[in-house]
Amino acid sequence: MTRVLSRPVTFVTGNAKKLEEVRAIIGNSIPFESLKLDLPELQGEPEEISKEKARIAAAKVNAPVLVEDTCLCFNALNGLPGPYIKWFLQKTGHEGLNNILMAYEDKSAYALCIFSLALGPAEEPITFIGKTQGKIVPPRGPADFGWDPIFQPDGYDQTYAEMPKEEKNKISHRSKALAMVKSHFAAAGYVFQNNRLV
Ligand SMILES: O=c1nc[nH]c2c1ncn2[C@H]1C[C@H](O)[C@@H](COP(=O)(O)OP(=O)(O)OP(=O)(O)O)O1
Ligand SMILES: [Mg+2]
Repeated sequence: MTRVLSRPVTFVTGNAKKLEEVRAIIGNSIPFESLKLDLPELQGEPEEISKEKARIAAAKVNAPVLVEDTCLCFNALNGLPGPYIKWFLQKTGHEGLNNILMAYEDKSAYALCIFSLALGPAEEPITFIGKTQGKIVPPRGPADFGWDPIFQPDGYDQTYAEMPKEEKNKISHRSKALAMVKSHFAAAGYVFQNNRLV
């Protein structure tokens, strides 16, 4: 069934680095625009936070929107900081995040990326989750994107920050979630006209 929409998909984020990765991973597979907006974020379970972000974004933009919320979850802390990683990072830094785990043997962690697509303001958002397992290590590599220097994915001896971008984008939480977003677009039968979702 073909779904007819009048506007392109707008990826809404306040984070330029996220946008860079999303652009690189999506390439030309989904025509999209971007909008820099810092959306309010609820407290709660990651999937609900992401969905609510999409509802707020769709109401503001009045068009199909794509948003994502990223979590960094420590197994020793039963998944915290999780969605609150942004504030932990801001207040305690890479060193503080390592120090928190000094109390525990278990340094394992996972990165979660939850995309939510809302086709319009009145529509229930659909979510796509990507997860990459790894561990928390003392910072290594360029510190230009969040917690990348302290996250070392399983099976690699480099942190996300040390990896070439293409390498991170092959295995990251974000790329896994976006692979599902792409499949959804491929299967959903959305029609694009003039490079727009009709
Ligand atoms: O791949 C990543 N590698 C390292 N750090 C990352 C990554 N992805 C997000 N981050 C950081 C940004 C923020 O400190 C927190 C997520 O919070 P989150 O609310 O999802 O991001 P944000 O507020 O920066 O942008 P947005 O406007 O899309 O909500 O983790
Ligand atoms: Mg945010």
